[in-house]
Amino acid sequence: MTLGDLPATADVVIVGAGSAGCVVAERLSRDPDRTVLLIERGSSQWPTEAVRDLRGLPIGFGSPYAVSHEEPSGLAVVRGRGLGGSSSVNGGYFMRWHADDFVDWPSGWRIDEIGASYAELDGRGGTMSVSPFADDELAEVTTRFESYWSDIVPVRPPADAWPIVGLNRVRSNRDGMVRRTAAEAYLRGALDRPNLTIGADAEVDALRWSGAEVTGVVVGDTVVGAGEVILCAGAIGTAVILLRSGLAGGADPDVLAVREHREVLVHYRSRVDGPPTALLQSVVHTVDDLEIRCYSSDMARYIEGLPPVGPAIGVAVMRPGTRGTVRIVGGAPIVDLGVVDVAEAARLERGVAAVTEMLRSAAFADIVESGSVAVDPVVRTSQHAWGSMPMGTLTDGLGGVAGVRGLRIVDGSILPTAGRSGPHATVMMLASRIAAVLADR
Ligand SMILES: Cc1cc2nc3c(=O)[nH]c(=O)nc-3n(C[C@H](O)[C@H](O)[C@H](O)COP(=O)(O)OP(=O)(O)OC[C@H]3O[C@@H](n4cnc5c(N)ncnc54)[C@H](O)[C@@H]3O)c2cc1C
Repeated sequence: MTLGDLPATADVVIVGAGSAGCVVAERLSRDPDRTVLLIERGSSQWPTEAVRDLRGLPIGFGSPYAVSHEEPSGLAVVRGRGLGGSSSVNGGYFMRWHADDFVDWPSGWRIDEIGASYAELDGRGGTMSVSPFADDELAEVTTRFESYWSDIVPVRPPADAWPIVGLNRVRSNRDGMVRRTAAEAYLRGALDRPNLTIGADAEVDALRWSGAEVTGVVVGDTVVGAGEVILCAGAIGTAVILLRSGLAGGADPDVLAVREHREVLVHYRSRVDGPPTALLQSVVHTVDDLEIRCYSSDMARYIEGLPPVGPAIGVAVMRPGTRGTVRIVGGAPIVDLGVVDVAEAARLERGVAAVTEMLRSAAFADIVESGSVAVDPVVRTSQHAWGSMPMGTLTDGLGGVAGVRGLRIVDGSILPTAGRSGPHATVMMLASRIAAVLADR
């Protein structure tokens, strides 16, 4: 591997060293006869163990590991940057989607194959070192949360990999309390491959194309030629590159849709102050597609610069998810993750009522200050943004872009449906499966 000057050409140019890009770069560079260039806008510095500590999310103002877009509402939409991308900064919740979340995926995505690809990541000895949080690692509020819900809904045995409608102990990608990133799991072991080059601190502005064929990428004043370009820049980064290149492909060439899981927080003041632990260790998935998230403490404990507002339980609508937009105005991306519709708002309200009842119940009386439970009026984001180039419509079942040769998208952009768990495990599963097919071609 060399860091630094970009080569003039590569057989495959991969844009983005995030959750998906690291998987694709490793798999395609196993063949020594294929030259692979992985371009990343973030730094070549590997995130240290302190950065990857699960007891913090390194996304505060000015973080070198994150990029923030401001929604018109004023809310921040954050994405990871650097080696590992969002896998270096996320909550470390690594849950499969429910098996029936895949029923509307394009043909070629059979559930047994999906399960096998997940298992390579989260199974025993899997690449992402996934394990459920143990009982003695739980925050006090999480222990109460699990005890409360286990009387009401079914409970998934923590070792089971597939989530259920009911109580789900979170499975996390980690080595102890250190986040295991896609870069650690996939890139580190491939660094000495002479056919893999990592060009960090390099931002792809646009694609070079002529006729209906993409022939390379434009990075500042430099053009790098490519046999194939694989965009792994994330649902927003990839959308920005396509829009800037005039290759968005939807009904309106200036806009791409993007999906999100909106969330409402129910705050309370805590009577207990336990040792810091991972942000999210247990969730309930409801029959009406909500995810109730038991956050371990105030977000301000996890994100530098955030004003303390007290701990909270989150309620997020997981399906169908909002529909927002990414567009370019004056050369800069404008991201709006969309608003919940009337039906989603009604479901959120039911979830919030259930959480309020829980926090005011006798089971929580000795850890929640009386009279302190309050619903945050702002509908927030889960930082999940996905689905800007969905498979089955704007891309095919392997991320190929309809009507364009030499271009493929393999990242959260191509998730074609909403899942009832967070997207991280599924983005990596998808990258692993597509890369395996491409490698054998
Ligand atoms: C703060 C936060 C917390 C989250 N928590 C969770 C969680 O706990 N569980 C969960 O399931 N999901 C979580 N997510 C979502 C999950 O991390 C993402 O869905 C997933 O990592 C997306 O992977 P990706 O490969 O599509 O994109 P990313 O991992 O974001 O990778 C994209 C990469 O492309 C690079 N890039 C972008 N544009 C360019 C360009 N023009 N040129 C060069 N490089 C470029 C970026 O710097 C980045 O490294 C979280 C996300 C965030 C931001």
